[in-house]
Amino acid sequence: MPSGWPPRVLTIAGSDSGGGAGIQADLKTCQELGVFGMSAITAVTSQNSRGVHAVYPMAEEAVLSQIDAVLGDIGATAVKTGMLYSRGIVEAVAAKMDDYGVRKLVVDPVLVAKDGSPLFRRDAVNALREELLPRAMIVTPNIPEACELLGVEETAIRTVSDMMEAASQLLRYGSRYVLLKGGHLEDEGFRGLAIDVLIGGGDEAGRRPITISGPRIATRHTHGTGCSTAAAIAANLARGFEMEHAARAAKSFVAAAISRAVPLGGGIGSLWHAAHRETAHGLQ
Ligand SMILES: Nc1ncnc2c1ncn2[C@@H]1O[C@H](COP(=O)(O)OP(=O)(O)OP(=O)(O)O)[C@@H](O)[C@H]1O
Ligand SMILES: Cc1ncc(CO)c(N)n1
Repeated sequence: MPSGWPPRVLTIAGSDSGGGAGIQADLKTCQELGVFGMSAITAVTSQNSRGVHAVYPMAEEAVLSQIDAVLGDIGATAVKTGMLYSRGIVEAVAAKMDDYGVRKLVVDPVLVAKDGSPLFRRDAVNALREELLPRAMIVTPNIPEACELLGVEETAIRTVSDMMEAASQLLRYGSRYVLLKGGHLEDEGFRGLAIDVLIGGGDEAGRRPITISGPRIATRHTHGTGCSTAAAIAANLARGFEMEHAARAAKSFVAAAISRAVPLGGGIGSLWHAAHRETAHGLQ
């Protein structure tokens, strides 16, 4: 992995024509956090605030060729994966991570979009679990994705303590850390908060889950929160932050972006990634 300036992140993910999630969210996040963003596109989606109209997967060869072009020349300080779509793409990406000795790998196990449209073929879930998670420094599922990876009902995670249990079970698939995002949680005991659970690092005996929480912002415009969180973690790791710091800073960055989300389109609007600096400079 290269060192030196500027820190570089490669995102291997799908394109969201609406600009709120996927590659577009990742590159906006990298730019905002002072990191040089690069991309390998796995699928083109026709998507907007109302949902996903169509998915056009790229050939495996095209995905690999983009990764080779970037990692064989420019290099990446950290790599993030999002929508990988098919088993073939997951397996091919996993092998490339070995070829290039990628250590700071953030795996966002994107399975479905906010409107419920599938962004992953079912046969890819096993490959994700078996091939990619063992190579990941961190995996960042939301609650439905965690249930799918663990092979349990979607209703299995209902409380923060369920989240802690699930996060520690997910560690068994071999990633060094798990961040279980609680955007979808409706725990009566924690009304008004958006709580994530981070676990990992150190030796097995010393691993205890910690919560990373903030006020739950009352908005429906949350398109791209998950992608932006994982991209911000990758950017922060590329900047040299250790994991807990990277995850906490990502949470604040995304919270600011949700608080200024743009209600564009007739459905779920997208985050405003510049919000963190506008807040810092007192702009409204
Ligand atoms: N209304 C909200 N207010 C504050 N933080 C939120 C809110 N909704 C989600 N978050 C935070 O945003 C991050 C992403 O969480 P979430 O569980 O929504 O991801 P996701 O479902 O993968 O997102 P998406 O699939 O839309 O990209 C987490 O840190 C979560 O705590
Ligand atoms: C391309 C793409 N990746 C990820 C998500 C998940 O938010 C989405 N909606 N679209």
